[in-house]
Amino acid sequence: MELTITNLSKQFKDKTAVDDVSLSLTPGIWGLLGANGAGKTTLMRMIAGILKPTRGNIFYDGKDILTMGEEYRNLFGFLPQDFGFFQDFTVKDYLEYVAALKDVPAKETGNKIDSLLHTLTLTDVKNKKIIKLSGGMKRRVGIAQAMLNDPEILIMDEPTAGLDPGERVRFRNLISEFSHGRIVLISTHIVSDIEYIATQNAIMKAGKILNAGTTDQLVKQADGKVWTCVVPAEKMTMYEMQLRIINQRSEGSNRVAVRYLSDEAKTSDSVMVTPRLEDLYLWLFPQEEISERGR
Ligand SMILES: Nc1ncnc2c1ncn2[C@@H]1O[C@H](COP(=O)(O)OP(=O)(O)OP(=O)(O)O)[C@@H](O)[C@H]1O
Repeated sequence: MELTITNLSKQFKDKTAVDDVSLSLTPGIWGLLGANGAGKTTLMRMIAGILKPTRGNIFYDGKDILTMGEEYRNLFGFLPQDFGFFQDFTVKDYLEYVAALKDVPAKETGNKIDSLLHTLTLTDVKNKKIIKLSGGMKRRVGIAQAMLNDPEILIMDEPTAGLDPGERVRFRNLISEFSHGRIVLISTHIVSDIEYIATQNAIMKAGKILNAGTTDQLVKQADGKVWTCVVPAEKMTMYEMQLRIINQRSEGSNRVAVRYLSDEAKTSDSVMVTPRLEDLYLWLFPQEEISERGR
């Protein structure tokens, strides 16, 4: 199974949101990383077949998805970023409704819904109206509806937005288990949400895919640029101004362990360390550092 994207572009008046993207998606979990406005949502909506490209094509095993109609929709699950719920439906009624739309066989619907509600810890609220749910719960109902038809291709736009740390871990486990033999594409600007589950990543900037590959392949670009050192706490203000700090942790005794990005060592005790995906991301998107550190 393969989704082949060739020379795909989307133009909104004078804005090129997606700019000549070519990418081959094979089974596994794909992380689509990029800053706000990079074009992730636009690319995903085109892959979902709900937005027509200005130029280029998307092929599912050689067939243009725009010619596949219902056949494509039936093998597809999509969690949009802005989810238009039927707020007056209960969770269970809503999922039953989606299951019917997606042609899930009636005799499988009950079990399928119960199992997703259980995995996504929504069983207790299944008879509640969606309008009464928290943001994180609504997101999980969104995840459930995207997975209801056991899609071969699952596209999720910022699925972890609004989830608490425990829910994030459960989401990662659920997706890892689900992904065997399927294409799962997850967009996020929170690198840690996909760092350990993505088999491949595509990094998007200004409408283009800058790079695609396994985490190991990608992080090589930040080789030699990530350092750690320990500095006196009273000098942290100075270091914060001088260094591109990725994170800092108090070591006690007024000392702070610092991880930073630089072409060369900036303190005499700095040790070069193996880069992680988050390091590479911050290297490529320096403007994200403040918001990432502020999380
Ligand atoms: N319908 C539209 N009309 C005009 N411009 C649009 C439209 N949709 C998106 N854009 C613009 O295209 C660019 C890419 O937007 P897109 O939502 O795809 O990015 P993104 O990477 O998903 O960002 P975010 O993480 O903030 O959702 C942005 O500059 C956005 O303002």
